[in-house]
Amino acid sequence: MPVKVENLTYVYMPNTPFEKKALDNINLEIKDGEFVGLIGHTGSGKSTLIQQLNGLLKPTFGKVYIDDISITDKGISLKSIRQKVGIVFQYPEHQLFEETVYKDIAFGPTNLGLTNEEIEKRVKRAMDFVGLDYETYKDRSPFELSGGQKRRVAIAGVLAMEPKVLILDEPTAGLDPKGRDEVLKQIKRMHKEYKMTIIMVTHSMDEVAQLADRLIVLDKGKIVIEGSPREVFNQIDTLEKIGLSVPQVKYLAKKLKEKGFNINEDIITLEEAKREILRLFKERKI
Ligand SMILES: Nc1ncnc2c1ncn2[C@@H]1O[C@H](COP(=O)(O)OP(=O)(O)OP(=O)(O)O)[C@@H](O)[C@H]1O
Repeated sequence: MPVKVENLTYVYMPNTPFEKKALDNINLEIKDGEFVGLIGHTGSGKSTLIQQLNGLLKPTFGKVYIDDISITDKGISLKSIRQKVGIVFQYPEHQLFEETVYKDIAFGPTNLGLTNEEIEKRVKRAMDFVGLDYETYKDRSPFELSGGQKRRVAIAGVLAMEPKVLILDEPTAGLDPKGRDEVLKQIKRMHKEYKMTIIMVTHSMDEVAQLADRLIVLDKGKIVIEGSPREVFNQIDTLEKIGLSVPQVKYLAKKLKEKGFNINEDIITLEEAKREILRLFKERKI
């Protein structure tokens, strides 16, 4: 099991007037190759949870296992855990600093002390993962790229560490629609073609509806709903109560149903909505 969390509780600034329980008895397991969407209102504990998964924060109670190893046990090197669990934080392009795309992506592997040959292999592979042509981009300055390209370079920098589990914290935040599509397309490809285990934190229900196998919904530090996107998005009332929404097409289906159309309300993606609406057209119901 790449990731397992047992009875995890985390308290910021314990025993002070600012004490805050950010995670409250979390239990979860993530399987090899799974794509998990982590959703929740601002302050629900998403960032706190992902920082526990590579030891940036340590549990107040409970355990985190990566590849069946309890990461807070004595003698466990956090460096080896951080190689297994790569986190792409929000706005990762702010941390680009080298003069070429190659050097930036090579930064992590270089620190691992790998040979130049191995580093080059990893940079090539990471650029392929994020859909950036090696020859075209390797000598370019990261600063002259578009927003979506910059972000893909930053993601490639984490991928070059060859993590087993990739965590993405709001990978499309602040990008224009084109940049967002580019980044999402490559994330989808990494999961489908390379069978990576991915955890994606997002505020976009439309994105996780398209990509995730399973959704975990956090509210006030607790897991309140868990299941396939279809199962989770059927609980509109519960989601709205905790300040979340469902994919836009679900609201459309609900409206059409109210107007008497025989539409399948289970749809969650634009593609499914298109199919349903075309079906209604063909049956001359619209
Ligand atoms: N360094 C800190 N010190 C004290 N409290 C904190 C700290 N970081 C976060 N918190 C609190 O812990 C709770 C969980 O925060 P967290 O950042 O994990 O939420 P989040 O779901 O990631 O939110 P967002 O969607 O805004 O990123 C919040 O109530 C937050 O105010």
